[in-house]
Amino acid sequence: MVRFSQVGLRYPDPVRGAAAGERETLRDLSFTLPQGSFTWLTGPSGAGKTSLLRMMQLSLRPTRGEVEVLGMPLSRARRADLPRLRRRIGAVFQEFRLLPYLTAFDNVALPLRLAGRPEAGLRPDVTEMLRWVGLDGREEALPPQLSGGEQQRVAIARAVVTRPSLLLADEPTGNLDAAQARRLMMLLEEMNRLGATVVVATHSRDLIAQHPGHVMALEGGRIVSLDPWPHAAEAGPETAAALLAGEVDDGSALEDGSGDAEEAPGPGDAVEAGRARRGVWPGPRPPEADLG
Ligand SMILES: Nc1ncnc2c1ncn2[C@@H]1O[C@H](COP(=O)(O)OP(=O)(O)OP(=O)(O)O)[C@@H](O)[C@H]1O
Repeated sequence: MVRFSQVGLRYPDPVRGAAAGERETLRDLSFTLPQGSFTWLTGPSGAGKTSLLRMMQLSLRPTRGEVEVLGMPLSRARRADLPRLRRRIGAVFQEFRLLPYLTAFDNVALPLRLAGRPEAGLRPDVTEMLRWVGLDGREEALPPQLSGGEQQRVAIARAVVTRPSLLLADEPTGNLDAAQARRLMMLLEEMNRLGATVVVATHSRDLIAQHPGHVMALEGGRIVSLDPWPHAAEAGPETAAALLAGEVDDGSALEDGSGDAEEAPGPGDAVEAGRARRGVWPGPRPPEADLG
């Protein structure tokens, strides 16, 4: 779940610092995205889409108001809480931030290694994920040896391989051809059906028309329209099943201090097993090790 209450964001002036009187980039943002929801974020260039995604990713703090991500109000988060919270967020931004001296395989494996996944267990997941984004055979390539679209697909694989609870994507189809874009959308929708909250920023009306979802439109840093949300349990039987299985985070896990409770295997695994039988990538299994 992502909740913004009266949020404003003002970038510091590079010369004068956080000068009073500077215009806010984001203003008066108040909304709730239920866990398991899919939201298109749209609006003209400069409207603030990337800035909003960066706040959801916890890389930008609001100047005012409250941001709550995956059950954690940031005003109450301790510094030590943030790395664990960030590990539950997958993000693909327009600059891919791949490590140029690591192979495609190692870039995708990195978040699993950081989370303490044993080496023996991660290879099949990373290989499968690279196959899913059409990069089988390119595992050993370094980012500078890959095209822009291939690098974007490595970044997508890296964002998704941990099966994050919150998945953020900024123009994720920008460098992809039509077939790859369709495959990526299948992947995002699949992650969403498995319980992730997904937010995708795009200028593409075609993309939104082909994959109807809830739309948040920004203009000049304000929300100019936001579709109302159905209750999470009405979002679909599989989302509801995942909710009941505790696979989907309702925010309580972090609040009561049992931060990794949602990682425990449960009846939701049956949903995933069904997907695996149908050839749908179900994501790696939850890590055995505690992420904290
Ligand atoms: N680091 C920064 N420092 C100062 N201003 C910034 C910074 N990043 C973005 N801005 C400003 O914030 C505003 C919103 O930018 P943002 O990138 O969030 O918009 P956007 O809707 O994602 O645009 P686009 O569709 O072109 O990617 C712009 O006016 C931009 O100049």
